[in-house]
Amino acid sequence: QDVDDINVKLEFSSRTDKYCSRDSQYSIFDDHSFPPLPLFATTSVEGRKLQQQTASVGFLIYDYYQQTCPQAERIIRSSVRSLFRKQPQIAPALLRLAFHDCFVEGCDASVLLDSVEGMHSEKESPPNESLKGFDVIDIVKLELEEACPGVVSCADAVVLAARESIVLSGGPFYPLKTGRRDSVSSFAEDATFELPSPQDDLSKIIESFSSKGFDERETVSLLGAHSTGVIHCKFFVNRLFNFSGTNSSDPTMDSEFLSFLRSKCNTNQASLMSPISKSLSPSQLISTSLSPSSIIHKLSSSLVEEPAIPMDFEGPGESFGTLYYRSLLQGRGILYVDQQLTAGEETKTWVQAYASDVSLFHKDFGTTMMKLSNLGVLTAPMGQIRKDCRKVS
Ligand code: HEM
Repeated sequence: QDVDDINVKLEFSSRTDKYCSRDSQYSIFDDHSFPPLPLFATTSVEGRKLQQQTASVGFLIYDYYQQTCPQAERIIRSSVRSLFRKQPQIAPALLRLAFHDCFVEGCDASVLLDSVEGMHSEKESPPNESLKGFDVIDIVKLELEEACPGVVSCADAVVLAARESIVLSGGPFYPLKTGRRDSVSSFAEDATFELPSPQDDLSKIIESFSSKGFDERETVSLLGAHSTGVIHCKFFVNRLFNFSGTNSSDPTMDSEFLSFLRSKCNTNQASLMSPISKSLSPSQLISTSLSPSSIIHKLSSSLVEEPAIPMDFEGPGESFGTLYYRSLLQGRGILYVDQQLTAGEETKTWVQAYASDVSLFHKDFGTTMMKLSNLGVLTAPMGQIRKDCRKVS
């Protein structure tokens, strides 16, 4: 029987009872009704993944670690929660990290690997330059290894930590299967070419997401992740001062918003073009005997960076509400790519729908995050369980 077939059947048989894992304490979607479930066919992209699918005999299931590490999901949850209490910025960082992992060769923790001779890591590729959260995953993984050595994959840790982050930020809970395994390589070139750019126009965005199996509705809902976290000025400064080489601003921008962004980003323009400081190196974290509190201290200093705009810029507490979509309708998208969602008929319809219906947004976002979290996964006997997420075991 085909593996995808089994996955699909499991998906439907489990939707009525086990929509969340055994020790979960959350409500699922706001009104406890289930969104239509997508078919989680493993992405059938050429090469590695095709081989992966035909060779794989395993598949994802709910509560995969029930026998081998029953406390795994609880450890991830409490670890993310305790770090979040000290550093709320880790939540958006972990969400973005999951997107950047899953979008490139699937959710296989390939983005976490450090470069070694002969393998250039995804994390060093230009679109990942400002990616954060590696050190948070290191901490979570240390705790997992302490409880259940060599059992829980980094790939599962990434998607589960992202889900926790979404809940902590006011977004929806969604059920996640586990049993992902870690890749033995990282794909820097794919990351460079496959991750979308903040300057992409609508047709590129649609093409890019549809190449991973997402339709326009799903794409618009996923971009709703941009209602949390921060965006550094360097990613949109061209829109403020020199849009498309015009020496002027992007004409689609609301003028009051333009002045606001200019006032926040009008520092030394050259400095906005320099790379953003990186997060902690593995040697600073893993191989030291830092106490958890000093790790947190270091995390905080690694997160202090260049001028940036909070995405809930009208004030804290609006994450995962309707503000992001309402702003787009007012010409107040921060990134060009965000604003482009209002440039197409269908995408604009979804922007309007989410702008006025937070439950619909939460349902669609949760459902699409489930789909994202199942992209191109490696299951046994493919891949491995890394002990240190930064290194192949
Ligand atoms: C067209 C697609 C996308 C593009 C071009 C894009 C680009 C960006 C850029 C340039 C930033 C600012 C990074 C910084 O200032 O350091 C950002 C932040 C962020 N992105 Fe996206 N993104 C896209 C889609 C997504 C998706 C699908 C998700 C999640 C499902 C996501 C989650 C986030 C989050 C949470 C942040 C804030 C990170 C933080 O505060 O640490 N993005 N994105």
